[in-house]
Amino acid sequence: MEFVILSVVILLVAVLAVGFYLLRPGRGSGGGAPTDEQAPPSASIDEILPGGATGSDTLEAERPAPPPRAGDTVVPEAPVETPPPSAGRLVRLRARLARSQSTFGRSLLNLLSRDVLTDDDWDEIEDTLITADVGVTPAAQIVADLRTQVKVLGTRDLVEVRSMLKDELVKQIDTGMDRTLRTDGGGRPAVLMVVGVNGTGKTTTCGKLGRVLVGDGRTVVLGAADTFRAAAADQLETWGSRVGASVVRGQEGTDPASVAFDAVARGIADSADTVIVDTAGRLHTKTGLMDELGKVKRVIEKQAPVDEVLLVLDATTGQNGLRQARVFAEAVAVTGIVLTKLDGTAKGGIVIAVQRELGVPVKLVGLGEGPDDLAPFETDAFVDAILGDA
Ligand SMILES: Nc1nc2c(ncn2[C@@H]2O[C@H](COP(=O)(O)OP(=O)(O)OP(=O)(O)O)[C@@H](O)[C@H]2O)c(=O)[nH]1
Repeated sequence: MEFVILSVVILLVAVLAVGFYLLRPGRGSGGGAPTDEQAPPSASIDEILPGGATGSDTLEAERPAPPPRAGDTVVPEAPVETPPPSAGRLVRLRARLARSQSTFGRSLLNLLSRDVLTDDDWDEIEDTLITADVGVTPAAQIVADLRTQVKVLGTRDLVEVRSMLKDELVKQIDTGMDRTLRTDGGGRPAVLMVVGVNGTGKTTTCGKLGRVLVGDGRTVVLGAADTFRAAAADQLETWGSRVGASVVRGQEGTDPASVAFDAVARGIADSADTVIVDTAGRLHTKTGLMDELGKVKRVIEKQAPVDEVLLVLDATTGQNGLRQARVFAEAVAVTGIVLTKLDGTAKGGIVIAVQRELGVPVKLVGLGEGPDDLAPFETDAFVDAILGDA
């Protein structure tokens, strides 16, 4: 009996040992690669990883991205915003010109509505225009024209005065200059260079302009050629990522011309509609830095013409802004002016003075720090905003 029990136990142990050997994980035939029969069916991987991704794809995606190198395009992170189109923005932002309206438009309307206008009143009108940065010569012209019209009109009500003043300001601002922003290169990316002194709002303008163009249905590459200030490139990256625009940047201190070159090359490779190149802020009194701007432009032009050189001027800086404008225009052919910070000044008359000084139109105006506070300049809407409702 004992012999039978012992035999059954030995048999059971032997069966278990063979079973364990056969079922142990990783056993292959002859120790080589697994056979088709033993390999897990690929359909189950597809089911586990949506979109049919493989396991290695997943591992790849989970690996942290390497830091960007010079000239790398930074791929924007989702979700991207859809900015509003640019049409009619100045009308929507008219309230931002409130300070200009109260100190400039309203004072002029009140003065001109007086029943009798003495020489002192006319002097006060001229002073109001000059204080609003219209410039001495245009102010004298406006006063001469208004004097004639007041004589012809005789008694006048507020509506007539407003219409008279509006016509006069529109005449001074709209001198037949083309304000169209050249953002269509006709089969190649249009290239826009943004220049100006420190802190006028160049980087902010590049970002806002990128949004304007994306909102109008264009594809945009931003070039961070302000390589003096690392924060400027970071700033631009943030602007770009919000609207899905690629940003090309270099290491701090890289030759700005080479970053500008790379940005345009990227725009061509990606068939982008527009490349916007931000440049470092530079004092107009530093000759070397001003010469550098010419170099950046020449290097870009090895690949594509520069369609616009936009000079960014801080509207609050008055006569100093005009001096800057003169020097920049000598260094590089400025094709358009961006007047920023018009929301914070009573000196809306700078529009007249700067256009007259450079013979170049104001194409865009900055009316706040918000992302969509940049508007294409429209004379009618601007003058209406300054004068307020009659
Ligand atoms: N209120 C107001 N602030 C503005 C406007 N445009 C720009 N700014 C502000 O101006 C400051 C300077 O703007 P940036 O874009 O950094 O100026 P930048 O010219 O690139 O400066 P640098 O690179 O140092 O030359 C920021 O605080 C902007 O938010 C505007 O239209 N209105």
